[in-house]
Amino acid sequence: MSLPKAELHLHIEGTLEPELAFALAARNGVTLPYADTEELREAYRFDDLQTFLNLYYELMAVLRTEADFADLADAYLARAAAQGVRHAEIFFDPQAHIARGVPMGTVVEGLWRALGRSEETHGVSTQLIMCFLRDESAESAMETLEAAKPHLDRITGIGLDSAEVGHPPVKFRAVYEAAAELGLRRVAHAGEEGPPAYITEALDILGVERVDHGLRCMEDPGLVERLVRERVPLTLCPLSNVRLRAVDVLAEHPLPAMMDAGLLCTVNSDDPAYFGGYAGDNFDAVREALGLGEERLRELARNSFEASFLEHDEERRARYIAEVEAYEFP
Ligand SMILES: Nc1ncnc2[nH]cnc12
Ligand SMILES: [Zn+2]
Repeated sequence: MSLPKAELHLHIEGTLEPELAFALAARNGVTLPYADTEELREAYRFDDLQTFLNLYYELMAVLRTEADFADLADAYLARAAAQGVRHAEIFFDPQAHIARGVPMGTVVEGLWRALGRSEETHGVSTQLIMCFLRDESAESAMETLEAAKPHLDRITGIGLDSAEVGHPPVKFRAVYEAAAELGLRRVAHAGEEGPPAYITEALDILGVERVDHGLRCMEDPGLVERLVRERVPLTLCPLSNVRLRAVDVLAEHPLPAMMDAGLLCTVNSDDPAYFGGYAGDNFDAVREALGLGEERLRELARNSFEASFLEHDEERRARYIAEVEAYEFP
């Protein structure tokens, strides 16, 4: 669906399609433990977040040079633009690259080669959000923030991702405080597999402005009331939730109940190469499986711009929202 929208929950490493993975492997002399793209796609059967993450980190081995990161981002932006994405706030996982000997500068400058010209090439405005891996130590997160300091003109904010359960937000209090002092915006994954209490911690201890996923807030009516009252955006990822078994089938996704409750919901793709769809595909899927009407879809698109970090450019935000209002559904 080409309804104009902002994508606010997208891991750039999760846009690595099998074809590009093999092309980059050949370019860099990396051997993948799969015979071909078909055999690789066969491996995309996940039981939970961890089984997905194992493959996600394994395939990153093909990303080595600035050109690799630029090609990855260009491929995503082209696909996103074709599905109506006008603005993208893009996550990346520097620790997963630094651990393999790929420096922060290679990752950020490589991505920026594509992002810096994205408005001209794809008609998509962009921002970068650097995520810390929550299953790594708090010290490692702080070192990563330090390594990012020469590149902060390229980075809008910080996030928190990877294996959630057992790694509560409080573990990252110090690095979020340090990032806030540097003027960085703050988001965090919470309530994907972890309990509602992690959402509360992310708000109260990390000071996040948006919650990534936040699905499990629905188990705590008091928390839902608070999220509604404070208009905290949730970046939901419906196809991801099905693939990672957070919900059994899309028809049972709580998105309609969340919207009925007054939550500020957005729909995003998370790791589209792995979960079977980009942003527009996620909109198509919820329309189909949940019977969302045009007004609900328009509300989701409007929400995405409201929840974006575009305050510095209200004129642009107003223009994007006007495009949502004028959109004619096929
Ligand atoms: N959905 C997700 N949850 C946590 N970490 C991730 N890293 C990439 N995708 C993720
Ligand atoms: Zn995610």
